[in-house]
Amino acid sequence: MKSDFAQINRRFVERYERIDDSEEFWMYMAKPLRPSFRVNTLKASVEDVVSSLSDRFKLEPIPWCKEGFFSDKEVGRTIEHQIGVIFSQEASSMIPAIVLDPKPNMLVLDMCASPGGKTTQIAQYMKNEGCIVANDVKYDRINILISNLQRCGVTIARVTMKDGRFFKRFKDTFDRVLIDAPCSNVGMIRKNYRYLKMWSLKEVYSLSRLQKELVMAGYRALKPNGIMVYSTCTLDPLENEEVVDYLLSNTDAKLLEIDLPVNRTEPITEFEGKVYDEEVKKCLRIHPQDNDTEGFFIAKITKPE
Ligand SMILES: C[S@@+](CC[C@H](N)C(=O)[O-])C[C@H]1O[C@@H](n2cnc3c(N)ncnc32)[C@H](O)[C@@H]1O
Repeated sequence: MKSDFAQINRRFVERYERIDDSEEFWMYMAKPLRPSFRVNTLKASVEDVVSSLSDRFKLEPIPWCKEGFFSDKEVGRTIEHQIGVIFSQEASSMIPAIVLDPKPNMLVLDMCASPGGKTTQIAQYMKNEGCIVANDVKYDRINILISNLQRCGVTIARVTMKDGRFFKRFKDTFDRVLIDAPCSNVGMIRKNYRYLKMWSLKEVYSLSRLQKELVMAGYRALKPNGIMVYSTCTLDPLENEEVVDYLLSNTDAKLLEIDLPVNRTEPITEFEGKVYDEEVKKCLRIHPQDNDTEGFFIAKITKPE
């Protein structure tokens, strides 16, 4: 399997041999993803949706998300999906909004929001009360964000189109900040090999620089005692532990433990001669073989009073 990957992108394999070279890693990287979805509790109850779908789909609850289910087939074409009662979403990508723990009447910044999987999930946890600033820098991705918000009946989102670094001017403003950052998308290779073809180390270095700036801007905009979540669907330490280490070295940010029933891989504390703050061990690093999902990285951050 590794050799198949090497035929498509040899440099990718050389890099990831240094991150996880287990047989399971390469085996799961080559395995297609299990379809999964989340019930939109703004529109229907979990019980009602399960009873309406179970004659057409075999469903299995996702252990870490009480509204989430694995299914034996894609649900994207069902009437339930068309009318926003369910949202087709990868199982590990449901974790950042759960860790963010948004509550009704909070002010939330979703800095990199399109296509809105996590914005719609946040809105349902907030029971459509409060305000979510749903931002994305790319004009061509704003329409899909707005259409998903409408489909899911989200009425508390205010959509903005700014570079995420713009938000540094709003010091101590938001109760919650989610930075689901642009990344090298290695977790998504299981969905589409185009992400394998597109991967380059040069891009990883450039993304890492941007991610550090986004995380610094988000942290400045976070209220004291608020929660900020930094997440990516990739596994390179330069885009994950190194970004968190940068934030810890340059601010008074503190990391919080993530207590969820999710199998995980030990975070990386040393890479390419760099040693990261031991605190990064509190982050959640998920490799594809841990739960048979997309790879993901999640950090839960707070700002002392
Ligand atoms: C991983 S995707 C977000 C997925 C989304 N949170 C969801 O759950 O549906 C990252 C997003 O960041 C956006 N982005 C890239 N550079 C950005 C920047 N400088 N500021 C804000 N958003 C940016 C991209 O357009 C992309 O939509």
